[in-house]
Amino acid sequence: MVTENVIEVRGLRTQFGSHVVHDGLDIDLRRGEILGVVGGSGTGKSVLLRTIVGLNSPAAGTVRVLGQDVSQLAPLAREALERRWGVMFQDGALFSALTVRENVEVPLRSVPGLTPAQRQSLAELKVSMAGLPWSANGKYPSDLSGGMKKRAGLARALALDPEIVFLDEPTAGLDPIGASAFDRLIVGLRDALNLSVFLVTHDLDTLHACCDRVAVLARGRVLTTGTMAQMLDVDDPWVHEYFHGPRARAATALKE
Ligand SMILES: Nc1ncnc2c1ncn2[C@@H]1O[C@H](COP(=O)(O)OP(=O)(O)OP(=O)(O)O)[C@@H](O)[C@H]1O
Repeated sequence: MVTENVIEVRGLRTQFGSHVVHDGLDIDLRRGEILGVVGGSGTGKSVLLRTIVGLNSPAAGTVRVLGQDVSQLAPLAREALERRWGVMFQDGALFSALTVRENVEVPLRSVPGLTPAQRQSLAELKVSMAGLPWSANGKYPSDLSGGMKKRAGLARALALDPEIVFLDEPTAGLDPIGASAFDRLIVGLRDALNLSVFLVTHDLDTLHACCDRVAVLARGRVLTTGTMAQMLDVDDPWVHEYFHGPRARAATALKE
């Protein structure tokens, strides 16, 4: 069976002034998979996510999403491509002056021909798909718990029925029960909607619960990619410590 890559990054170089974050980085996301992107703090996981969705310009290399080179697209083609992915930023990045439903309606405003009532119904559907109660629709971000904010951010990422969803540390700051509910939600949505998921995380439980493959960032590139089982055999001190350390053992025990 041929595996289709929905994201292909080749030879990526990213830098801020003289600070080189990525140098010769390659990474693929396959259609339908959940790829966990891990690495020490500051290794450039969030910058990679932002670069793939076009919020950072790479110094060199190519980023192809759904077969198209992101940097070569004319504005209209670019907007059309952007409608095929959704991004959930770490803090939810919600507009504080808008209710949850209005936040989810924002991307829907770009869809021609939708009446306000249709937009509202679609937004309410996404809010419920993200596991929020009906009452959350009318709440403002300041009235939400951290977990609810993340679900609202996820609802907005799902607004346009994307093929790819980017999640930046979706379980950071959640209590363990909330985090594992979020893990189940991610897998359930992937299965139901055939999403491809690019998931930046530090959470070993999430890697076990959700990810088909893991990509480890270190020293400016992807050091290794594989299943969780394959990670256990990687002969690199950081990777070994990460996947064999006490937290990893606890996560493995929990999974078993
Ligand atoms: N806009 C920017 N201008 C300058 N430097 C930046 C900018 N954005 C990120 N960086 C730097 O790029 C490096 C990678 O940052 P990034 O946020 O991607 O790390 P990360 O791997 O996601 O870390 P963490 O796990 O702690 O969230 C850091 O050294 C950061 O300071």
